[in-house]
Amino acid sequence: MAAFSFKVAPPLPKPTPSSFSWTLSLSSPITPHRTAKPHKTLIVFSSLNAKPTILVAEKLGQTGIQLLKTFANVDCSYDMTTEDLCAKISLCDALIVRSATKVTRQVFESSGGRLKVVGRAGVGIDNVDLAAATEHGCLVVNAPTANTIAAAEHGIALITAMARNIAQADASVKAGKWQRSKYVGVSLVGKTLLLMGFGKVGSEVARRAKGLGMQVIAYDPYAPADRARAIGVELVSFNEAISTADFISLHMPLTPTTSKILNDYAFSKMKKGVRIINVARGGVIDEEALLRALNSGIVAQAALDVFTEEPPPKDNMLVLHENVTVTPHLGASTFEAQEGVAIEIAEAVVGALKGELAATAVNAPMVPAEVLSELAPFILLAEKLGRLAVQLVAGGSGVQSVKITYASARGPDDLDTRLLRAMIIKGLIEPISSVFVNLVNADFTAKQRGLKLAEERIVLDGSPEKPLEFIQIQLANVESKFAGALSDLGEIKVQGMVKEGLPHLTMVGTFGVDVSLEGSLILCKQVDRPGIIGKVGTILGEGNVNVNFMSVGRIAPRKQAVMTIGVDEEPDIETVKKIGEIKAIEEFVFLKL
Ligand SMILES: NC(=O)C1=CN([C@@H]2O[C@H](COP(=O)(O)OP(=O)(O)OC[C@H]3O[C@@H](n4cnc5c(N)ncnc54)[C@H](O)[C@@H]3O)[C@@H](O)[C@H]2O)C=CC1
Ligand SMILES: O=C(O)C(=O)COP(=O)(O)O
Repeated sequence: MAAFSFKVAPPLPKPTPSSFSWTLSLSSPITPHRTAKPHKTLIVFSSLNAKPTILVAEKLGQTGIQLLKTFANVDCSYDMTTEDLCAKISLCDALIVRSATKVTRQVFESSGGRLKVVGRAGVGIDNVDLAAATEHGCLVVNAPTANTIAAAEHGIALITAMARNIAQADASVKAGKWQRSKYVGVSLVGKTLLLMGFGKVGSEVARRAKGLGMQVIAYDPYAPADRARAIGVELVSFNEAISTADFISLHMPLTPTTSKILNDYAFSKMKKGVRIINVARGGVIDEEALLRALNSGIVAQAALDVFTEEPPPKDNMLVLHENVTVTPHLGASTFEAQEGVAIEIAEAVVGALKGELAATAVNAPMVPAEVLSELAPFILLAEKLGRLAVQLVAGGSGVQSVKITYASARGPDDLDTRLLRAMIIKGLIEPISSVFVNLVNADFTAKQRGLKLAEERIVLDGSPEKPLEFIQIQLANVESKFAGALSDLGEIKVQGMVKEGLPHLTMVGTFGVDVSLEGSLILCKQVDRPGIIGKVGTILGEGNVNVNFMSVGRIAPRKQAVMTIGVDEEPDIETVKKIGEIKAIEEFVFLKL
């Protein structure tokens, strides 16, 4: 028996426009067709019905492996060639690597769309092609905290070992020599240590170096001054930094800006006899320039844990240099750090595979759990409205221009719309393409498809308790298969809000409606007169279509009205034909949500 509920929607609150706007502009149009795909949620890979498979490509702590095994099939295959990795990857939902595995575009392409998460068991993600990951909708997460202390301790170990020639002296004694005057070192106390990069590792090195009596300065244009002050570190400009330091220790990520930041120019500005420590990435130093600086005496000594090419070639002149101390990328290699990193990355990868938003996402917005739980019903509303709007577009007219309006009693800075925007894009694109859209690739996919998106915030009077009052989507320059969905300006317009935790459609075109966005929807435009609702209900009942909700929005009694009917089943052709034959009905459309 079908359940009916009749409602004429209440008037909407009066909005005040605000200035917030976000625009993404591009060109080529998308053309709608009608292949509905199963509904998937946000980053969600819980569309994985079977147990997922996680490929662990480099050695990971046992506790992390055990954690992964509770959720997935785990394939630990170390020392694979690129070819081996590409061959295996199409059978894997997630991949976990450390710094040695290059996760290139070829890897994502070889995955055939199955790879959903790459976990970097450590900090630096310069070995993962982030652009390719994003384009393939693959989330990249890292483990940014568990190896900080290990890296900082290794930095201090290298500083002290270098200053006292520990490695060279050790080799000498083992070779049967006793060269006490050759290995006279330098003291650390009172010397100036420059940290290039004052993030997690840099700060921990600072604390320890101060304990050794060093003066610590840092060059990091993005570091907060209060943190530096709290540790007693002076933040200085690049030129001042490199010209005053006795020791320079690198702790910045490898990016296009930091690549070869220590080059011939930088070495030429340094104090003669400076000492260099690199526990960050080989690429932040121009290695040939360092060799020249060592040979000319500008640099007295260097201690390197990382290299541009790892492992470095056997004839690498830096490695063989008498004044250079080297370790094979051991910064993160303590038992404690590796156990910690393994747990951190296992939790992040499992969480991501379950569809949770990862706190350590590298190529997607990080959304705090409390924000996410508050936005959850609106996320669903956003997707449903997108799905609805795009299905109202007449075939062939192509969506190019989308305006999204968020109405809220909260201030413009108090609402993170990235998730909502991603879900609207998902709703707009998935019903008309074979692309899987998630938070990672939503903006990219919209851009690719030439979707021009404009976001606007309107601030309403009222309680800021709810994050949002309503979301409205307008599609401009399109024809609609349902003229009743057009606004006065000729745009397809739909609007919705969350009621009792559930997404509701509250406006179609200029008609106020009120129907829960569940199952599927029939929209009918008719002349308001007695008996129509009953007739449509009876026809649907005869066609074995269960009605879960019905609402009518009208301009005025006996004038034009839009009836929205929530249905559990898709009506067959005969039922649809019968509805069309009702005289007062001007047009109607069936929409799958
Ligand atoms: N050798 C090893 O085994 C390990 C190496 N690392 C490497 O150490 C580096 C730092 O790691 P964390 O401190 O955890 O990262 P982090 O993100 O906490 O700190 C990096 C700092 O570099 C700064 N920075 C970025 N661009 C800069 C620029 N152009 N000039 C100056 N500073 C800049 C940032 O503002 C930030 O404060 C990373 O490259 C990481 O891969 C980390 C752990 C182990
Ligand atoms: O975490 C980092 O950035 C590191 O460099 C550690 O590298 P690893 O995991 O030891 O290969």
